Amino acid sequence: MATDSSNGNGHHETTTTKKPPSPSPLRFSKFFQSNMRILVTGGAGFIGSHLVDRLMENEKNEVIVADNYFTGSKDNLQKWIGHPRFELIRHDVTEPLLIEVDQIYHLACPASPIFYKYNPVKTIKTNVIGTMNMLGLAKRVGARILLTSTSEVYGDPLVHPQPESYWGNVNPIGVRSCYDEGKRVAETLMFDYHRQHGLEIRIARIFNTYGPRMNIDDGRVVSNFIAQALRGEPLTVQCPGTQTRSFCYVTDLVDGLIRLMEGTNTGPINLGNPGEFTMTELAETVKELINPDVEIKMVENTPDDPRQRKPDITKAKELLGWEPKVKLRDGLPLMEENFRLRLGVGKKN
Ligand SMILES: NC(=O)c1ccc[n+]([C@@H]2O[C@H](COP(=O)([O-])OP(=O)(O)OC[C@H]3O[C@@H](n4cnc5c(N)ncnc54)[C@H](O)[C@@H]3O)[C@@H](O)[C@H]2O)c1
Ligand SMILES: O=C(O)[C@H]1O[C@H](OP(=O)(O)OP(=O)(O)OC[C@H]2O[C@@H](n3ccc(=O)[nH]c3=O)[C@H](O)[C@@H]2O)[C@H](O)[C@@H](O)[C@@H]1O
Repeated sequence: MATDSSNGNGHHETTTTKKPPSPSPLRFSKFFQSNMRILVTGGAGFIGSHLVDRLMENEKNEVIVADNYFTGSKDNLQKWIGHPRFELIRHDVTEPLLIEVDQIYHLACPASPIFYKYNPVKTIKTNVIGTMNMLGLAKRVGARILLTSTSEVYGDPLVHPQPESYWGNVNPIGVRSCYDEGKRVAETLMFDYHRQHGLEIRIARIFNTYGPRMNIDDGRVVSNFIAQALRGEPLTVQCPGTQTRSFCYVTDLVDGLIRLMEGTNTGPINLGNPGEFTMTELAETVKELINPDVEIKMVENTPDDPRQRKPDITKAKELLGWEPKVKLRDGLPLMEENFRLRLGVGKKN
């Protein structure tokens, strides 16, 4: 039987009293203390590889990454390849995966607008069929599953800052819809499997995250500006430049994901840094910190770009005891260092 949620949306039935599917008998073994087997889909990507680093720190964890390398790379996982507690599988989540695991962090999905718009039909398949496949796997083996959803489910938000109770303002037929609506359906699937089959689910709504290992030509704003500043190219601010985003450093985000997985709350829970900046402010900060000689150039924007975005993280604070620690001005130099190494650009004396 479904019950009312306790997250403020009293009229929605979001939780269930159904028993979750049974986990592997190894979990109840008295004598054999098995490792926790954790699947990370999309683990060769930016956030996924940082998550793998954290999970591998715990000697009780065995980590399996499934990735099709569309936007991710083996380089991001180089230090774990060959490790006895680590396994890397080339796998596309739109195909079923038959393995035995206890937890699933489901991240697989291109995240930068230039990549998710490159093949929108594949992006929807990844979000819908990929999530169904991972839910089917979770159901068969009794695993807990966490979905990395996005602040993009709020679309171009009419409520500011955005709490989880806001239903969003999304264009269902626009060029971003393959991602926004794809993630909304993925959230729906998560809750339907939860209510219908008693699955243990967790949903994180992630707000713009940045840090080392982002693809240099990823196309997202922080990586673009840092790469441009280091190459001495103009910083391309897309018009009007007054649109805002709130940027979370990747280690903070990973900490939030693990707290959510290990806690008792299904979510959805916003994970992001509430510090809000216009894109012009971000360009000015990057220019000041990295290369005061570059110019800032206004360029054309793309359709349906959200005009403002800032997470309300009250739930994350209360339910997970989580809040981000790294300020933008402290995180940018850490990312700069990593980009300098990869681009082979030294610091000026
Ligand atoms: N970085 C952010 O700001 C942000 C914000 C909100 C949500 N998210 C979500 O977090 C997750 C990770 O994002 P990221 O920034 O690390 O992006 P990323 O592009 O670096 O990583 C995505 C990974 O998924 C893999 N992948 C894509 N399609 C796949 C498929 N069909 N099968 C198997 N693997 C596939 C890619 O190869 C890549 O390794 C995504 O689900 C994204 O939607 C990210
Ligand atoms: O955090 C999120 O929820 C989502 O954020 C991103 O979407 P977006 O915020 O549009 O990310 P960017 O492409 O980095 O763009 C941010 C802003 O910077 C601007 N921008 C981008 C690139 C650039 O060179 N210059 C520039 O001004 C864009 O117009 C936009 O207003 C991606 O869709 C997803 O990674 C993620 O799910």
